[in-house]
Amino acid sequence: MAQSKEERILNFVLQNAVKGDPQSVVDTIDKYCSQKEWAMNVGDEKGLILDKILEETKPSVLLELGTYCGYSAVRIARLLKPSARLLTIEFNPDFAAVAKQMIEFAGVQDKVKILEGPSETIIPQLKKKHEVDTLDFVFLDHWKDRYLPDTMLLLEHGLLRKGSVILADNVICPGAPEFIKYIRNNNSFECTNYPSHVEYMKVKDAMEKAVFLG
Ligand SMILES: O=C(NCCCOCn1ccc2cnccc21)c1cc(-c2ccc(F)cc2)cc(O)c1O
Ligand SMILES: [Mg+2]
Repeated sequence: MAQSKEERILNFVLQNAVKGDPQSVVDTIDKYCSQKEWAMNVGDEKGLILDKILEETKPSVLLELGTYCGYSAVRIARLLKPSARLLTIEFNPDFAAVAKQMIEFAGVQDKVKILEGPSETIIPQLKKKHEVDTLDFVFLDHWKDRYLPDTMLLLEHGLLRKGSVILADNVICPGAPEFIKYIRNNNSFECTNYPSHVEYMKVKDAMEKAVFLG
């Protein structure tokens, strides 16, 4: 069978990055995707914004929607304290399989758990099945038209607490207009926009941070 782009990215990492070194895995994916094949990782420019917000927030319990190849899971996990945990949801089984290997190669598997399936099914299970109380940090990077319904789902299931941080990728390109309209007009959220560019491109993009005020 011909290799998928995601398998080519993984193999480039396995052959060129340093096993157990998450920074080298992140750098190697960025090298491949900027020089050989574009892929929808959050990338190095928006990745630095993600890093800064993580360092300010110091979260212990995190949720990511949209694992893809595991780039942001590795990027996030490399900054977490030993006791912190990242749950990441991926609905494409082929992507989940690549991400699992990427996360294990980077050596962050003790901090990261991949949950396979649609977010609308998994979010309601987080408290009882995955022993979550509330989430300190949520990274939205999946279908852009799911950002708003899944934020509502998080609220409905009592998964956010005063100070929970939601960070959304791609609020300009591809865009998440309904999410932005809702979250900026909801007094229970304090929003900040971070202008940037689409990963590995000159096209304008942005990330949006929304802090839940309780
Ligand atoms: O589409 C994107 N991401 C989403 C993937 C599917 O996610 C599906 N998915 C993953 C878990 C999950 C759980 N439940 C339901 C769906 C669920 C995405 C797209 C672009 C992009 C920018 C410019 C272009 F010209 C073309 C594409 C950039 C990005 O950074 C992105 O993140
Ligand atoms: Mg994205």
